[in-house]
Amino acid sequence: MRLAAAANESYTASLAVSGLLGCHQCGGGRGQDEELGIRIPRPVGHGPSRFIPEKEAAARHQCSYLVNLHVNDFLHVGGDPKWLNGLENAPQKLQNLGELNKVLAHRPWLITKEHIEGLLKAEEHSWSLAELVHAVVLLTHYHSLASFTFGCGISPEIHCDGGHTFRPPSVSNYCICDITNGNHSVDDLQVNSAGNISVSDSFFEVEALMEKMKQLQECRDEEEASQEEMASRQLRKDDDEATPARDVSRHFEDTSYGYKDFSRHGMHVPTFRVQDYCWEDHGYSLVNRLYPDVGQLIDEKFHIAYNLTYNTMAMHKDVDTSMLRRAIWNYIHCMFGIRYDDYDYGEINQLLDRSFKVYIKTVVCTPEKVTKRMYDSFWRQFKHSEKVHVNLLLIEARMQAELLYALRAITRYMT
Ligand SMILES: CC(C)C[C@H](N)C(=O)O
Repeated sequence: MRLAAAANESYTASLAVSGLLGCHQCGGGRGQDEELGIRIPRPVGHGPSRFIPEKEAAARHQCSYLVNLHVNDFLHVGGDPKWLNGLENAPQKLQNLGELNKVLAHRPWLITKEHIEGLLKAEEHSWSLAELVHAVVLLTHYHSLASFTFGCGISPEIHCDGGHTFRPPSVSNYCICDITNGNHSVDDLQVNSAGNISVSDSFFEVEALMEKMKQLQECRDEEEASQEEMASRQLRKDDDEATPARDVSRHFEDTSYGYKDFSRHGMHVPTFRVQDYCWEDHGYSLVNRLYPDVGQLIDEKFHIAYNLTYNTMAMHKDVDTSMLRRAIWNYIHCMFGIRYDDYDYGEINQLLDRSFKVYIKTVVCTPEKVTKRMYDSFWRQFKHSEKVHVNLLLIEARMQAELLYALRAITRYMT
């Protein structure tokens, strides 16, 4: 792919340059630059991710590159640099999108057909329906991209804001790039070896999770075998329908994360029932009608992310992980107030532990607050590639949630 290739080139180039400068890892440490009186910028971190060791992170260039590409392309095609100074410098028509963008990014459940009407009926600054759908797709795409960037700790390129430092590169017996990168000095390693318990703890975490999945599967098999049980499930489902809001909030009560945010604003926001409006039956066709082919592409993207599996769980192979992946997807939709009547939400609490929920919630709702500690604390035995896989699920579920609210509001406006 063009983007990936270009990203690799620029990344290789920056490594080549840093290789000339000293520290074989970050390029710092020689001092000749100071002797010449030139301040040479050094990368703040090493490799494309602050969370993932460089040797494991090749696929992540694309993301930080895309952000640069977006600004650079804008300027290349003759875009007015003033627009980049703030929305108030952009044309009124674009400024009008600001409110929708804000609500979409932070509280999409508050989007109403009035938001849509305001954009479509703004006299000479009006958006057409097709333009608006196009804009919504772009906005939601970039919100999700931000989640991925922060969720994987993608570092800015050396020539971008925050991507370099002029600080002296060496601190005691290791380079500054090691500190930001999570590589450890001898002292740190001693601390770690004293903390062996945590390694075995994390081993048992995987075993416990596998055991829970097995139990849930067994329960499910039994349920499916019993007609009587099927009938009582239907009864339970009916009960759930009677009190949807309370049921959803139940899964977020232990911390300040999650559903509390959804209901905090003192107004009653009804649960979004997928049975009434879903991507497959409604959103997809609306997008396709107004923005031909793109509905299809987004649909494929959702399917790929949702169904992707390597059938692994940390060191275990040949595992059916569909239950776990579904729990992750539904947990995210749950945070946005989106509910599936045919799903037993108890599974979420059984399969996702607190540190994992904290990470998911932060990546999806406030991605800028994700820390390396959060990234490291969940699923400690899992591979980095599996955590990146989690991020793919998170960002697609987030994008679909935002799209569902925006498209439903458009549908309501149209009917
Ligand atoms: C997100 C993880 C549960 C993914 C798992 N390693 C799989 O391939 O299915």
